[in-house]
Amino acid sequence: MYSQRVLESHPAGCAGDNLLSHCSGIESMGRMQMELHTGIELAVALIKQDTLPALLDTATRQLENAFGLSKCWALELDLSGRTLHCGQLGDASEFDCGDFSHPFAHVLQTGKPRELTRAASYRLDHTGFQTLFEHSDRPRSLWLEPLTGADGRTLGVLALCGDHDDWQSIIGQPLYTGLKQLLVHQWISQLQTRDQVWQRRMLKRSLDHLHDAESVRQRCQQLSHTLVGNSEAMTNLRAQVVRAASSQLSVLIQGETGCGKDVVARGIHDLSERAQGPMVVVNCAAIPDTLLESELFGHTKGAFSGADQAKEGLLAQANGGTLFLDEIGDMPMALQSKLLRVLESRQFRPLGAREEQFSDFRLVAATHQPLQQGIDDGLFRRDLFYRLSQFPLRVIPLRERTDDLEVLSRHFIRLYVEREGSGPLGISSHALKRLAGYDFPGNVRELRNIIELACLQTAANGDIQPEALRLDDLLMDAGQAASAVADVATIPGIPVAEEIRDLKAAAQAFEAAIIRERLQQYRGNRAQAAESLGLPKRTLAHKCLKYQVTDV
Ligand SMILES: Nc1ncnc2c1ncn2[C@@H]1O[C@H](COP(=O)(O)OP(=O)(O)OP(=O)(O)O)[C@@H](O)[C@H]1O
Repeated sequence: MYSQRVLESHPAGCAGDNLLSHCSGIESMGRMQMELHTGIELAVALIKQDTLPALLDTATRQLENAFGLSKCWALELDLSGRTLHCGQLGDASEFDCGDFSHPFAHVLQTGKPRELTRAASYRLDHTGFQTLFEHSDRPRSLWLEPLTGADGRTLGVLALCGDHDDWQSIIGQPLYTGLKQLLVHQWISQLQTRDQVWQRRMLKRSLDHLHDAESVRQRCQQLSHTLVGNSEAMTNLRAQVVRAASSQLSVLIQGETGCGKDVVARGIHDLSERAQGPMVVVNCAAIPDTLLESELFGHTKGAFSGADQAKEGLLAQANGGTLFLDEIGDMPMALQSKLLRVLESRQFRPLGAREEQFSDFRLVAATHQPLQQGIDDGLFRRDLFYRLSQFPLRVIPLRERTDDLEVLSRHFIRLYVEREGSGPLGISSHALKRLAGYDFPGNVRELRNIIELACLQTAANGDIQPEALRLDDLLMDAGQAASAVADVATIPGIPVAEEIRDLKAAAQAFEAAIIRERLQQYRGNRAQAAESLGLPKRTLAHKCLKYQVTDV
């Protein structure tokens, strides 16, 4: 205890009055020096603390030792000013300042110190206070004092616990007031440091946020050169593509045919950290079921009849890059299970091989088919669907974002001029109006075809006019159509013109009948049938699925 330590250090045995007064002079000087030394030691220890909890801990231990207290607590008022916290009390460390069942609320409200006797303490029905009382060895008395900074800011409450009758003999001592002042000063400086740290952290967070937002904005801007469109839907889609590109999640792109799923997949690859790696595109609808597995997994020499060379699969080729599985809805069920296994481990075994191989690819898949329907019909694995659609993206049809028509049209005119060396300057507002009234079943691909055909029919340096837009009849004019109808009139399944009541259904029946007939003609060879009809293989495959034309 500090006072005892001071007394114990007095020089012993002074005799006679003079001597006595001399002795007492020396004694008081010694005591002053001792007090000063002790005070400086304590002050240095307080100043050294660099966190608020360490400061409060050191200060309360100093007060306990210096004044022989059974316990000293420093309760901190939180930022809201509603709760006092006592770090050393564990679970019972919070005191609601509006709850007058403990005495700290009263001290804070009045801003004045008060004494609390043991008997009064026993009567208080507050769990937190009783825990504090218990941890203080149930003292005879508590001295509760609010601590306030020079600016009037309330910091908290200091609670001194001991068996003292007269608290004034302690709180009146210069050492006590000095320590308390220093504690308050250091407390405020810790709060200021904490505020500054917090402000710096907030500033850094805002700057990081701004930086992220700026980098997303720049990437969206970059993407807008290939994934063109001003509509809100397209702006949102670009932001999603940028997000998807920065992750490693599997992406499933859904949307009608021709709406830009390939463009989206390419954007994801180009903006990802795999951009320098390969992008391997597999059209599941264009590769016959029997070949798809060996194309994907590869095979060893002699793995099956006709495999006279070992072949690296597309999965292996996609190592370090992106594997784009287009028309995933057309993947046969047996292969779906194998793909699921590959997606879980990135391990696969080429046909005929003994060893497994590993390929680090990122998967992007696309489909124009409603996969949910495929799942319900038992044609698509639900677990694969979830595995593919970790980051789902939907490209909405062009007819639902007519705001994009102008910018897309100008984009395709520019591409035409770049390719052909000359062409129209732009497109007239009347022509744009005409486009807006059309519903583009073939989406952006159809718009591109319409614009390119219109470019051909527009004088260089002129603007595309409505007459140059061949909507609906892009593939054949009336004369050609009539002769085509005459040619196919003998094909079974073609509706008789006079009996047609539903033009769309009739047109579909017409298409289906021609495809069926052409497939028969080429003995089921889809590539030849597609070529003879001027269609890409995949388009023919889509139409076969759509019209349920089975191979002959
Ligand atoms: N937003 C766009 N900006 C620029 N070009 C686009 C856009 N969307 C589509 N295109 C163009 O339209 C054509 C068809 O696009 P794409 O092949 O990406 O469609 P898709 O949805 O993948 O079609 P499918 O279902 O038949 O595979 C392409 O020439 C493509 O470049």
